[in-house]
Amino acid sequence: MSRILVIDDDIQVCETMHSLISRMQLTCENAQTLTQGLERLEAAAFDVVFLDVHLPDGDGLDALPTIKEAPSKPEVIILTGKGDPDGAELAIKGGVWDYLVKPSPIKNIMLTLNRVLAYRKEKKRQKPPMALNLEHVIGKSPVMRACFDLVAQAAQCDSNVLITGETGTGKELFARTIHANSLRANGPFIPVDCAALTETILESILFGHVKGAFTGADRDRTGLVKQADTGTLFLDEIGELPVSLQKTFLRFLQERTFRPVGDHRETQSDFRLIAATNRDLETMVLKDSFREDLYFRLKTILLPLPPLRQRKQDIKPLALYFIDQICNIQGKPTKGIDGDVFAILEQYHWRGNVRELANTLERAVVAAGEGKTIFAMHLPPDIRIKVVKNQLQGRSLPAPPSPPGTDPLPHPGISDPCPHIPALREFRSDMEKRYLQNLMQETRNDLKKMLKLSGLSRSHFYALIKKHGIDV
Ligand SMILES: Nc1ncnc2c1ncn2[C@@H]1O[C@H](COP(=O)(O)OP(=O)(O)OP(=O)(O)O)[C@@H](O)[C@H]1O
Repeated sequence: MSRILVIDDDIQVCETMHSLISRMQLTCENAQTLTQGLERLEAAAFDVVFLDVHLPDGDGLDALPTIKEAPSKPEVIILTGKGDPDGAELAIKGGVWDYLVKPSPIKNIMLTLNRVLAYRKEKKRQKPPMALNLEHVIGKSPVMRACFDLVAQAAQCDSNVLITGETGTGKELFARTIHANSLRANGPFIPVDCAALTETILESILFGHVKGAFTGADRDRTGLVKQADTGTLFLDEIGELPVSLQKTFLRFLQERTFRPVGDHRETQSDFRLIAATNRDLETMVLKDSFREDLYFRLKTILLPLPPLRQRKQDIKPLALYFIDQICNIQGKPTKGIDGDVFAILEQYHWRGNVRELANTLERAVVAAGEGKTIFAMHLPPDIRIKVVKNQLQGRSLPAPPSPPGTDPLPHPGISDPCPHIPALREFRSDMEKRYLQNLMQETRNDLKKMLKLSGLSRSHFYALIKKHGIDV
């Protein structure tokens, strides 16, 4: 029998839900706080969680990744008294099944619950997700794991994929990973830099030309589109494509046929399309600088890669991976990293994302010379200065109330000369992590003391440790 958990501090809501769910012949349990809810999820398996947002001991949306990662991997339905569009957007991006606002008609709740249970049943029957080959792709944060799920989906079909994300977030790496895990893995992977294409060279680069087509065409040349036959065509920086060229793209993407310059015959190419951009194509469509029909054609599967500053859990594994790789390439034994280095890396803003992190660590390895350990001193001074400045700026900001037994907390994640204010959610999450780190340091990892000082239950404590990727 399916089991449902309702996490809501309103006893009346809990009772109504309990009676409704029991009448549907399902098992229902209630929890009035987040802590209780997380404990229940650790102790037993649930199929669905109805989650309130404003709970006495925290924000339900903040706990969403932990709840979804609970052993039974439940589906989550938000049931909130104060619906707000931003919260709904965040929740849906976080993978919730539905976002309901109280009071919600009983009929709606039953319908949603029946649908989600049917979906879960079907999901259980489906074959397990394919085992991805993620060689050279590092990431263990919940957001990255969600990206890997999309990679698996994309690898199992032949649909067009649009990868978005800031520079250096790994768009090309993910495009290559999709290709390497797809049925076309034995075919070629052909990247096209759309930013370098102009009207004069577009056709000849993409479609090729025949001998004598224009001055200097002294032999036939196969274009990139034909080279991608049986493999993947990767259109990088698609947002840079001039509007005047977008129509040509749309045509050959729709028909997969084209005519080499100077040739009167149409040719075909059987390729899978992956495109990438760091531009906001939706806004460009609104401003008429990107064709809507092309945008829709590209984004059959949309894979948005989050910036590094939003997945700090990945910084440590990435740093260890890069240090290992760099030392290997330089023929040196691998170096250790001092704990202080991670603290700095986690507070930096990483505008250049993973690429900037890798470059920074390469500089640090060089600076460390023959030493066995990389210390904070070996990081580039500009990075250390920015982090220290931001900590000082953070102190002059109205300080959030310090949890007992912790130092005044720095303002995290800022590295601009002009102060950057992170999203409240990001700020809170940083505070929570710093709090746990201080707690562990102060109590020398004495679990009893930590639980007593923090007032956390054992399971909530472990859930938070897991959420922030802290090693105990
Ligand atoms: N998750 C990851 N694990 C390991 N390496 C990564 C990861 N993400 C990115 N990298 C590395 O970071 C560098 C930049 O990645 P990539 O070129 O794919 O980024 P991009 O988003 O395509 O950048 P741009 O928009 O500037 O073209 C590469 O060396 C890539 O291997």
